[in-house]
Amino acid sequence: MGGSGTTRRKVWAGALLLLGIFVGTALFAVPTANAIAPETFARGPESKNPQELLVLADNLKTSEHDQFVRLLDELGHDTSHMTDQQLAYLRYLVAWQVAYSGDYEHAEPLLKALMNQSGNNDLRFRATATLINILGISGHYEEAFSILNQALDDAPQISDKTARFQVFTEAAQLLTEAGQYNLAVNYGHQIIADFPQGRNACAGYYVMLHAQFESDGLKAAAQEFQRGIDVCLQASEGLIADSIRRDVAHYDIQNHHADAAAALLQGSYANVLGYQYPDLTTEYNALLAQAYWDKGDPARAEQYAQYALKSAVKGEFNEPLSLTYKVLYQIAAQKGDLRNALAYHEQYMATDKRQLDETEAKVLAYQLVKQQMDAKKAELAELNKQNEILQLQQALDHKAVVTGRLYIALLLTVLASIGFWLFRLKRSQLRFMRLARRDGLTDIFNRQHFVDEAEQSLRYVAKSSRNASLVLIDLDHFKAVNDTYGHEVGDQVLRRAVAICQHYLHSSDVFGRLGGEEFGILLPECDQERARECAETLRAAIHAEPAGESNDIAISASFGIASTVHHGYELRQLLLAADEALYRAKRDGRNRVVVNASRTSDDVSSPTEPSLYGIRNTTHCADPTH
Ligand SMILES: Nc1nc2c(ncn2[C@@H]2O[C@H](COP(=O)(O)OP(=O)(O)OP(=O)(O)O)[C@@H](O)[C@H]2O)c(=O)[nH]1
Repeated sequence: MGGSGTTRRKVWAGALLLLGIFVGTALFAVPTANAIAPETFARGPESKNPQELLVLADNLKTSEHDQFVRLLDELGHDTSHMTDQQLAYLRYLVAWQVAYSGDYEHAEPLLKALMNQSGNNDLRFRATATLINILGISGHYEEAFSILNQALDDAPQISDKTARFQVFTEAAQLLTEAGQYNLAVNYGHQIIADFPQGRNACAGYYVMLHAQFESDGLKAAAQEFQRGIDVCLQASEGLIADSIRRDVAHYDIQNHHADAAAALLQGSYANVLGYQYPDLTTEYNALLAQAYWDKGDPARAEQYAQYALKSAVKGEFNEPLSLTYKVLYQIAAQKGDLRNALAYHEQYMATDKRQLDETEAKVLAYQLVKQQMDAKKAELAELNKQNEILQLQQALDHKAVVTGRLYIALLLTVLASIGFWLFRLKRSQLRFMRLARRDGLTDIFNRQHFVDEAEQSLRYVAKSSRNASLVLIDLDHFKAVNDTYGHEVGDQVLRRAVAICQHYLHSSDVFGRLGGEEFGILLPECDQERARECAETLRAAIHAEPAGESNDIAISASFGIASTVHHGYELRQLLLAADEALYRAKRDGRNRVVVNASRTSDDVSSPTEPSLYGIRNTTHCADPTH
């Protein structure tokens, strides 16, 4: 046959099922056919583990097809001992056999059921691969490409190299059918990379070399074809090796080496018949017919052409059939048998057209599915982008919330620090204020603060014209205490005297140390008499409680009183008047209370003399028990 452009676009579709036959061997991790001794089968299947027999059958599918069919029969007789998975395995092998026999119509639902129902992923994948295969053969290209694309998408997630192998072989096969030779060659290379030797390597070589043959004649070097054949023979895959030989012979015919082609085909012919594989048998017959025609042996050419018509699967319109009709037409024409020549020519043209249509349909289906997939991928990419944007937006929002919270936390920390700092500032201010206002020894008001507080108090009582009295206190002979007992004891005496006074005073009374052993008390809302009573109480209390560590130091104090009723609300005036009274108390013998009532008359009371008012030792200050 010639290498015209039209012929070039045709594909030897018979190779399709070859892949379906081949893929997925030894998927289950159990001994392979080679590992199981021949006597295993010789002893009879009934004595074997069903799993072993299933794997044995699986591995004998192509190499020992008759044994495989017998084993399937035996296994099918009694399935009562099989697990669900083993039953599914058996169903797969049966479906495969149905497909192998060319009954694609029945094989398809069996495989689809396995794809949808099997709990075993590997088996599902195998069923998918075989289904793709027969969908391609039976002309359902769009569905085949669609399922293939899905399987190719899933393939990277499949770690099992054997399972991947299934998909890649189907991919290479279908892509060759659709004219995507480079892609097909790539998948072939991937298979060989995964499996440099053995049955899978054989399939890898086959799909790669077949794609190269279909694309460009024999682009690959002759050694590569020989290598493929050798690998297949080493793996006991004669059928695949002979399929590669078919391509080599086909190439020889195209390049006018009919003798070499016939010799090559004849060398394998007996084996090919033994495979009982209609497509390959038809291909061999058709190529032999062409080779003998080219060699000038029309009788043998006609003989093989007739064989080809017989072996061809009914209803298929493939290139070998087209080639066969062409040879028959040429033979009839040479014989002058114009009627037959015309009939064969019509058949040739019809088959050729159908073949071309099929090829076009595959190319179109591939393009269609590719476009659909591209559109779906673009849609997915768009969705993913949107999703990414959404996630970024959410991450951004989350970041903003976190940042906001951080700012708030920072702000609160700053505010808390400022608050704490202000609090400490205020506290130290208060401490300094207190230090500035208090007398260090007795902790009562110092002179300056006493003056401020007393003036304020006087202003207050002056507003309502109420009375207030100022009492000055001076400890008697305090120098003698210091001189006799020491300065420290003197300090104790001072503190003791202050404590006694505080004991009797109100919180509203202003009490301060005016200097040395002199103290002042402003009694607001207290008239002269009540002030005297209060002073008397204090005098008596101081005198009654000896001081010192052993309470053996007798103390006394002198008191001078001036009241607003006689001296007005000026503190300075009151101080002068009270001081005058105090001076008189000292002069008159100390340990006494003197009231400066100079506007009327001075009024003095002492422990020895009753006061003018006859009141003595009467407490008019606060009741210390309250
Ligand atoms: N221990 C002590 N003594 C002080 C303090 N301030 C002043 N003095 C002493 O108080 C004494 C006051 O003595 P004077 O002014 O002579 O008065 P006095 O001895 O009390 O005599 P009269 O007031 O006349 O009864 C002095 O010896 C001061 O040194 C002080 O804070 N602590």
